[in-house]
Amino acid sequence: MSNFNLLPAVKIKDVTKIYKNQKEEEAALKSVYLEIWPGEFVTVQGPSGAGKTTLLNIIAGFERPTRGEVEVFGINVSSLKGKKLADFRYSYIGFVFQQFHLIPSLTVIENVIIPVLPRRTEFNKYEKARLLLKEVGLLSKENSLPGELSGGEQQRVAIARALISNPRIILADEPTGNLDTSTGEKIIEILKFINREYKTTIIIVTHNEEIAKKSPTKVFMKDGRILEVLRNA
Ligand SMILES: Nc1ncnc2c1ncn2[C@@H]1O[C@H](COP(=O)(O)OP(=O)(O)OP(=O)(O)O)[C@@H](O)[C@H]1O
Repeated sequence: MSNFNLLPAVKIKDVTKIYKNQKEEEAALKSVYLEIWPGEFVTVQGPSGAGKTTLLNIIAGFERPTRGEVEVFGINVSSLKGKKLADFRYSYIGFVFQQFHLIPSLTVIENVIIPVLPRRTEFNKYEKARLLLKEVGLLSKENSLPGELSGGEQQRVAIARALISNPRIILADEPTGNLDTSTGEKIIEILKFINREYKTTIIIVTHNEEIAKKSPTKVFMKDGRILEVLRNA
């Protein structure tokens, strides 16, 4: 039997991240410990410069910790390089950015299949993309270009793109930061639906108090440290 579900989705052990800016050294994370369990829905809050983005980047393997270890479902992310790192990210991580980052010259459906294009998949890429576009309510726009969509619609395309490889974790860095309140709420509803439906672990960095208030797990950061983790009983 697999012990997949017994492993934390994310285990951060004594992680310090130091950036060297010319002569100065800046510790973006200072001896951070954190465990997130499979299927958790987590928000990360804290003032600007608290280290929230750095935390997500380290989980995704975009950045390496200066000290300490990051495990994702038991995989030591900081030890991976090159193809192994790319394969890890493909299988485990979907990333949603504040600025959507869609390719303007490609249609909606083409943007969604980009991550799986160079890969052999057991599913039909276009069928899967259509299913995901249906789930985010955008099937009717599959042949539109991103520039023809509203901000909220573009973020929904970005969510479908993040989901196409069936990742175990979605990391979202201020996914509603560029959207008005009600559009932002819809994006969060979609992420909650994905969390319920597929048991995908979701970690969202947000400045939005309303979103964080309703989150079952809340992580509070300040000055590169985790101040508190609150889990609803
Ligand atoms: N690539 C980098 N090079 C140098 N310093 C960096 C880099 N990325 C982040 N930092 C520094 O690390 C600290 C933490 O940054 P980070 O972006 O993680 O904070 P944040 O909590 O996400 O802030 P915000 O809410 O403003 O996005 C900041 O002081 C920042 O200046």
